[in-house]
Amino acid sequence: MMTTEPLLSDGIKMSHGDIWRPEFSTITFDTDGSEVTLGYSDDGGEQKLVVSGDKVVSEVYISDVIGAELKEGMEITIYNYPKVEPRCGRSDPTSAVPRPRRAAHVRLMARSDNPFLPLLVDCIRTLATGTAATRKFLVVVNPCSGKRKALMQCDQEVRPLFAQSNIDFDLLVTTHAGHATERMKEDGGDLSEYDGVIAVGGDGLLYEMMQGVQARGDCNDLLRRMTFGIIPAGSGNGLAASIVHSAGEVDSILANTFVICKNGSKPSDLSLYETAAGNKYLSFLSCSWGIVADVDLESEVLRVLGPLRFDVYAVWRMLSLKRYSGTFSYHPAELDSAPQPPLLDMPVPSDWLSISGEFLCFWTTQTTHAAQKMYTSPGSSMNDGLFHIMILTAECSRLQLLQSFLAFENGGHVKHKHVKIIKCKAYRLEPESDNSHVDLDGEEIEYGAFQASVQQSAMKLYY
Ligand SMILES: Nc1ncnc2c1ncn2[C@@H]1O[C@H](COP(=O)(O)OP(=O)(O)OP(=O)(O)O)[C@@H](O)[C@H]1O
Repeated sequence: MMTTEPLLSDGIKMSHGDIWRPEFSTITFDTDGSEVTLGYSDDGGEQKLVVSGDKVVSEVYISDVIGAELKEGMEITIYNYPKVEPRCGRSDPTSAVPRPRRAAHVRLMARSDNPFLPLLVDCIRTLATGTAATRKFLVVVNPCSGKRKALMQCDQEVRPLFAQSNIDFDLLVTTHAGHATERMKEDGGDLSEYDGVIAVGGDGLLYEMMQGVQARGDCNDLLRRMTFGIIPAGSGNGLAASIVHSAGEVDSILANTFVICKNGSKPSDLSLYETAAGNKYLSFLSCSWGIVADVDLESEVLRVLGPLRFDVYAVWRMLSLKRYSGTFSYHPAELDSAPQPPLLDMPVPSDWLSISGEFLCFWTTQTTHAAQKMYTSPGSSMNDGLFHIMILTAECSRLQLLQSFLAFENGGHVKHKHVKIIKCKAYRLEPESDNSHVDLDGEEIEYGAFQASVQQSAMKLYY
């Protein structure tokens, strides 16, 4: 029977289980002076490597491994990042609380030279990441993100894991705002050699990259071919938080880097924004107008505080509360009609719904988290094809507003009766007062009417 599965160099099938060769059990290793062998098991559906001697010495779960390496022809290192067990008692396997990972690499010294050693390393790499080949990335770092530590974090926390996972990369350190957009445009340099493009910074950096992609003639082809990743070195880090939430990991640079190393690529939604000024933008995260936009953009002056800048400024804006008037119209998620909005100067279709009046907060997200510790859309997933829009109208009191803000961290605000959550595939916002900002993925765009439509599963993300 013909197989379409990719093959390793000497004809070993890459499908899990079939890849492990009986010859590997003839290799004997040394750990702490005793003789052990390395076996493979997928009993119970959980793939693991079993280091065994007279008795079972240890087990390494493939789901925790990002790569393997052969040094000096004899020493194999398995790069293993298991989740930390709780301090007291055994872990509860039914617990939904994610646990952080830590390095617990396994080193095995072969007792004698063996021709199967390089093949064994390729096999572990393939089991762990789906490929034994070197992957090539473009890594874009914004040295001004967050507390300005992105470059150091990339060097100290990302680079070692990429090396362990057989990932080679070209580094672009941005020198100015807009640099990442320039690089992603067609005339910004070739991208064909890369398997993935990784942003090390905040959401604003990936947003800049997406605007470069949007400007390309081959935008859709590139989005279909390329997988994007993000390492949280910014202030908000909403996409990175949504990715680790979906993957059951704990917010950290290690977790996002681990997810990228594992090479799981999944479809994720984008949205296309059009403004009255005639500009188009690609967005992957959120759009806000009203108090949230003001807090995000005006707190820029407090950047030195890191993520704390949002809390400090939110308290100030609640004390000096503003109301924002405008009209919000949307294509409800349950409608069968096409969610494509008409031209911005045309009225919205008659089956769209509208809310006009004074608002405090208008905040739409396409991901679960708008920022770390801001679980704004608990009902959302990365590719549900929906905007999840949170509205607080001017009838909401200061206290109710404060209660909602305090509940963002655990998503409790969705149960507050003064918070309206609307799901839709397309919407239009027409601000009437000119006392706010329009904030798209954490970046300011021109103020005025705009509309948006979801582009379901339009990009691929590592998670
Ligand atoms: N070298 C640079 N110098 C100055 N600004 C830059 C440079 N590179 C990128 N930028 C700008 O920095 C801004 C913020 O970037 P980024 O999103 O990475 O960090 P952040 O704002 O701290 O995080 P978040 O967006 O998650 O809140 C973006 O608007 C981008 O245009």
